[in-house]
Amino acid sequence: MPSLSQYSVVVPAAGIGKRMKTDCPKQYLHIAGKTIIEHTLTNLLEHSQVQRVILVLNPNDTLFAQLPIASHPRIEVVEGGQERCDSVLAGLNYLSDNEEWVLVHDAARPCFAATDLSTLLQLAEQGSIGGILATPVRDTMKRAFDVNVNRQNIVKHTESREHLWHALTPQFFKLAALKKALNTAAEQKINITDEASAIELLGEKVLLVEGSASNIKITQPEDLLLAEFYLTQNKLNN
Ligand SMILES: Nc1ccn([C@@H]2O[C@H](COP(=O)(O)OP(=O)(O)OP(=O)(O)O)[C@@H](O)[C@H]2O)c(=O)n1
Ligand SMILES: C[C@](O)(CO)[C@H](O)COP(=O)(O)O
Repeated sequence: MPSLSQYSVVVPAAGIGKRMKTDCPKQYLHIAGKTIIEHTLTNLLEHSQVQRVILVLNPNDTLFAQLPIASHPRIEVVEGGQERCDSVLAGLNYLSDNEEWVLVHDAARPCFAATDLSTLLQLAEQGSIGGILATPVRDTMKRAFDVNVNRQNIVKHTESREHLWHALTPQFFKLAALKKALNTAAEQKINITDEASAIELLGEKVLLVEGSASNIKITQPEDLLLAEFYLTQNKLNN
């Protein structure tokens, strides 16, 4: 059996978690026995195809250094930027150009399944540009007229949910193409919220690989209990 390729993972973890409305950045909240960032990093580093993590932290982050995992030999820390895409690019720029592929995974997504990551790598590395984990939309989708006021809005129309997916992470792309795509988007002042949307700007076809809907991004307070449930279940199943 040929040995499986190993990859660097850029982990954007420089956010401040505004929507979580907590004193500390959400990645340092404790669920299922440790901080969210420790769950994410541990789960990544345990995967046989993860060689190292390039962890992108806020320049003002003083919390990570206090964690035992801060001394892990396969974690290297770089400073993040104003937006998530700036933080991702900072991580990419730390990598040497001889790395052909790169993974990007949100620190705020600790519940990803190792088997989903393996499937993404197996399918996407056969292609020319890469792909992402995603999960099909299950609800009827409404487009609102404007921004929400007091958690209320008015329906403008119903969007077709046919062929509509939630983009997740990890996302897996050719390093050179992703750097070019993010730099191009920045030059054109295009707001990029995931790596795939930058690659799409280059006219490339991004592979969608169905992953578990339990791979949630911890964003708002109600996500914490759900993530704790999934992490506990994952631990019981492994
Ligand atoms: N300038 C930024 C903004 C976000 N992130 C990271 O990108 C991931 C996804 O972003 P999000 O869920 O939006 O996190 P926050 O930006 O912290 O949340 P909020 O938008 O509520 O402030 C998170 O792991 C976050 O730490 C980052 O590295 N650099
Ligand atoms: C990258 C991502 O997790 C894919 O769904 C999402 O775009 C991150 O968005 P955020 O607003 O930066 O959390």
